[in-house]
Amino acid sequence: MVAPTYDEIRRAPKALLHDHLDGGLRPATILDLAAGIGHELPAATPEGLGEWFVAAADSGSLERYLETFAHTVAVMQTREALVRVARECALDLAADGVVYAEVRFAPEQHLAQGLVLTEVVEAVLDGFREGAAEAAAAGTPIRVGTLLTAMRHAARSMEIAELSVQYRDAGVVGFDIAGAEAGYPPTRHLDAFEYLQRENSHFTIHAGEAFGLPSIWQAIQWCGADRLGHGVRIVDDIAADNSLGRLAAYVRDKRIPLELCPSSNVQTGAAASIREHPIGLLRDLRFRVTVNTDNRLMSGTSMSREMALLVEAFGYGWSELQWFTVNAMKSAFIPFDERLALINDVIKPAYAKLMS
Ligand SMILES: O=c1[nH]cnc2c1ncn2[C@H]1C[C@H](O)[C@@H](CO)O1
Ligand SMILES: [Zn+2]
Repeated sequence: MVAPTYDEIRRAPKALLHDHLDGGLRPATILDLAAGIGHELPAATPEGLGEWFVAAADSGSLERYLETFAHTVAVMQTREALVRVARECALDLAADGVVYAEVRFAPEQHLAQGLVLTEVVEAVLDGFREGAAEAAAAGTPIRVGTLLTAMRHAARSMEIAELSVQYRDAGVVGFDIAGAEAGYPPTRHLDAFEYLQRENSHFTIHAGEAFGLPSIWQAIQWCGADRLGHGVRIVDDIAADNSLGRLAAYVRDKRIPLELCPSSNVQTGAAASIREHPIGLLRDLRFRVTVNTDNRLMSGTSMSREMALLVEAFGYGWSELQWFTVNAMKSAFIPFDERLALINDVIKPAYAKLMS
């Protein structure tokens, strides 16, 4: 078997479920926006700034990794900036061969210069719409769904959950909580999750990244999460002989999607290296594994690069890359018929060609 090359992977259709809008800005855009508002940055060139983000995020701790977002959030405080960043995000993902993406951000972090929550959401939705239209015209169509995130240390989750329901027919496809995990269990936001369940809405929860099984257990059994953001620490419930504990068995039996983010996990210390990343084991055991970028800026990565790293580390070929892609598409928060159409009309024919 000849290993898929980076260029071939880039052209193959990919689906991405876990990508942060404020973790994926172009360095040149940050410089541009920062100059306009007098925000001081740690580097003066796009290359230097890109390198700074990767190095600063390479900290071994989620808390320090998250500190780097101060610079991206600072330049995303006006309608123009939000539209621009969202538009460029859709274009960059489409150029990388991503045909379906769920991109998340926390509206409550974009109110510092007077925008209100609805204005923030509408700016981002408009930006995605513009970017997707341009990408389609350029021959690289992409469907972008938005997830609204509430910050787990804050107390606005109910408000953000309501916002996600309010905009669910306008491009918002789900809800999430993010931020430092240790000390902020998902059950702090139980009212928001219960509300979303009553509203028949979808949500994922960052869990099992910087904290282990109790966080995953709460996310699923108390909060009712449809998917796990990361969830990588589910391996703590798998014995050396590969026998599954009750929680791991539940996650696998119920086909609960794991939004794994290899490079991000290495940077925050959730995995020692790509080669030692639990994605290899979890795939072998046939958990519902998906591959994701988390924060393209902080990891200096892309969807194609994450897949290429896995090809290199685990010897994966097209059949595994197709499996990850179909897993992601099956786990998406858009309606079933739309997921099926992307799988049958876009993903499978392309991989069939690559495998022939
Ligand atoms: O991997 C992550 N874990 C927890 N929180 C995260 C991660 N990546 C980004 N965030 C936070 C920082 C962002 O400002 C926020 C919304 O996108 O979500
Ligand atoms: Zn994340």
